[in-house]
Amino acid sequence: MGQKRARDPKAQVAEANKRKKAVKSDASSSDNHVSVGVEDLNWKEVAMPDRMEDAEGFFGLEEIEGVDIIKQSDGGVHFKAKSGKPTQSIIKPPSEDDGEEWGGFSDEDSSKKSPATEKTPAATEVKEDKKSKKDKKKEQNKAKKEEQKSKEQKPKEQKPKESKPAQNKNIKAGLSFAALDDVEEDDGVDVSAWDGLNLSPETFTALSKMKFSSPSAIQKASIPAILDGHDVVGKASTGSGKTLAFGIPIIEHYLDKRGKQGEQSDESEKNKTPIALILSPTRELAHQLGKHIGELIANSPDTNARIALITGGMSIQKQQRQLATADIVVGTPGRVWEILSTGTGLIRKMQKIQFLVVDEADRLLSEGHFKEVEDILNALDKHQAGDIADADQEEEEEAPSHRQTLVFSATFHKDLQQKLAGKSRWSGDDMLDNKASMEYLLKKLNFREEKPKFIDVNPESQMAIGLKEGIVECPAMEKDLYLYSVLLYYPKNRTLVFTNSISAVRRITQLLQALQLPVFALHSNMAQKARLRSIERFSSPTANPSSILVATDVAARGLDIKGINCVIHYHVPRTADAYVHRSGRTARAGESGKSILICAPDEVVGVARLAGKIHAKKAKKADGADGPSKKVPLESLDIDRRVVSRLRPRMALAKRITDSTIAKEKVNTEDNWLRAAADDLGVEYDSDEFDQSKGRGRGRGGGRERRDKEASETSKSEMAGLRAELKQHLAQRVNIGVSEKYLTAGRIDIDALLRGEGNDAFLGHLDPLSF
Ligand SMILES: Nc1ncnc2c1ncn2[C@@H]1O[C@H](COP(=O)(O)OP(=O)(O)OP(=O)(O)O)[C@@H](O)[C@H]1O
Repeated sequence: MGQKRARDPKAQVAEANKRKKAVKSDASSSDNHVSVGVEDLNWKEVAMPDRMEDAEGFFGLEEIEGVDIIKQSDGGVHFKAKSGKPTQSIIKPPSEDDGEEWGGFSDEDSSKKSPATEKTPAATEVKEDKKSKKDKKKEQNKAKKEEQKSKEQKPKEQKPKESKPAQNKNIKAGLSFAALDDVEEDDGVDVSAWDGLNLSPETFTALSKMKFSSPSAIQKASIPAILDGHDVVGKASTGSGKTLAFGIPIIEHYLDKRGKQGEQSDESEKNKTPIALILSPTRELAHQLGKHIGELIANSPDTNARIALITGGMSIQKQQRQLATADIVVGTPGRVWEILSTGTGLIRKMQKIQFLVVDEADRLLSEGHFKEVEDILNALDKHQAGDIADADQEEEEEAPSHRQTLVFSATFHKDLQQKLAGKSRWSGDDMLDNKASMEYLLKKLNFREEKPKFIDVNPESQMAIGLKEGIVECPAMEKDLYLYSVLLYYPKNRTLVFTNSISAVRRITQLLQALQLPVFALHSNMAQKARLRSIERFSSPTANPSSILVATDVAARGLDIKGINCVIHYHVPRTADAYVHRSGRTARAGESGKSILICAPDEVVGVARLAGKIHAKKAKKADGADGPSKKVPLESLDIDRRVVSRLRPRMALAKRITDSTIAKEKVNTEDNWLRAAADDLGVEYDSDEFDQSKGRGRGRGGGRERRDKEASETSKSEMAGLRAELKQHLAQRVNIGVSEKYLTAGRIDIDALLRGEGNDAFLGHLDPLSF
């Protein structure tokens, strides 16, 4: 038993509510209860996932077994001990060794950060008996249908049946007992569309609670193939549910194994082996995978699979301990290899896994990432020799692996990783060429089957179906102005803006802040807590619906934030796969979304290459022959030049304010650094002298430095004046055509104007971008 990670608060509350109801009825009838004081209880500390340790005001959890909470009529509570095994958790102050923190988002696994999700027992390795597994599934499905039928007949009587063993229930920080009264139980949705995938009743319940009424295409195609024991290479667009395409079969395997072995004793618990190793290229993705599969487990009755997150940031010893009792290991290659190679007996354990999952495979198997993946694969494969250190047993090395290899991504082709800029020529291959992708994978991975099943549910395009792609062309020096214009065109859109550099993220964030837009920044140089805060503020359901997150490609893969309507590429991405993944942050799970490239003249070549790579198939189809592929243009968005020119004055002011602020920061940082260096050397620091010796303001590059210096010297009162002027501009709606003449000519719907309809930023009719 132990805590559930990242549980849906609503479901948690509903479950807590259920438990509370059960407690109430128990309390009235039970005579095996004994009233006890809160301090008399045998509280046990629960290991916290790092994400939660970062939550402000949430310090830790303790749990207790065999106790029910009885609510009294005066609103107070007391506790009753009984022979069952319920668990209750409370908030406790931080302890000294609570200091480990999650490292936040990064492109690379620097093996420095991490958390861990813990759940309850499983068992030791058992080989699959597919036939009996199928028979069992059929029986379970039959039972499930009968169960659903009787549920329809007597919905109310059915409620207690779904209650999970109380051992896995945690109450989230800030949730008062009074709050439990107000929350109604959530009954889930009809999941009959999953029939035929041969799933357990537990998984049906979980899917129903998660409100996943039907499988996505990749889930429908992959789950049966994986359950049948095949190696699978799965390709599906971003946001199409690939995580559960492999997550569900892993949990099914866990349930099957547990069904055969029953609950484990503490001793066998210690000796158990994980069933799956899931490798992810980034810490952020690993966390998300753990969270998503953790939700499936949390919603699945009596399912206590433990997930160990091995991504750095926690002590190696602690992770080794977590690995010892894990059912599912999710990690980044660097830290996983570090732990496996330095642990004792861990490689042997991992050699027994049933599933190796390589998520975002194109990235993981690309240069620069592959070394550690290769080390892990070699170590896992050596297992066939019985002992990885024993090189004499070569015969056994030939033995076929029992392990299934599952490989998933939205993009597989190597060409996608080529730089779009520069002279390197694209080979001309269609990036969706399955044969080339498969050959590449077969070279890198040791599949158990000669031919793994290649499941490509988006052969035409790897872009999400609901995604519209547009391009806004503008002068190189006016990108900021066009970005601002696009943002104003789409006021109530949650927007993710991608740039190619950290300094651009900083500058654009400040610029948009000056323009009073709700904007947050995300890049890998930010402190971990600030990164988390940005994500949380941007993604919170209560956040401003016009929230903007400005990010580097650190957010390109994996971020699954509900409600992102628009992705803007302020800089054209360096590679086509980055474009696919950046754009994939919107239009997820069947939703619609927009991806807009802001393109300066010097970026046109890169965009043309990009369009050619991304839409090669479509272009060929449009040609209707095998002839040379036409480039399919992205839809060109025509922004009204009047709008742009009327926004120019406020943008000019915002830029002056931002440039001054940044220049001041830069000078301060430089000054502080020099002052500290001078201190260390025991000399006096004189900034003017330093400027002269450095030749500031003269020669090559001097222009920029001079501008910086001038900007940094904008006085406080000048800044205040600029701010006041900008404030005045921002307080007025931009007039794009309301004049006396227009009004009298009846061209304006005055009533609509007075009702505040249309785009709030503009006064007058704004032609939408038809996009
Ligand atoms: N069957 C389903 N029905 C509805 N929503 C689903 C279903 N399966 C998964 N989802 C939701 O779809 C979203 C995207 O899922 P997931 O993150 O697995 O996508 P992905 O294909 O791995 O995307 P990416 O390639 O960007 O990493 C998640 O929010 C998930 O909760």
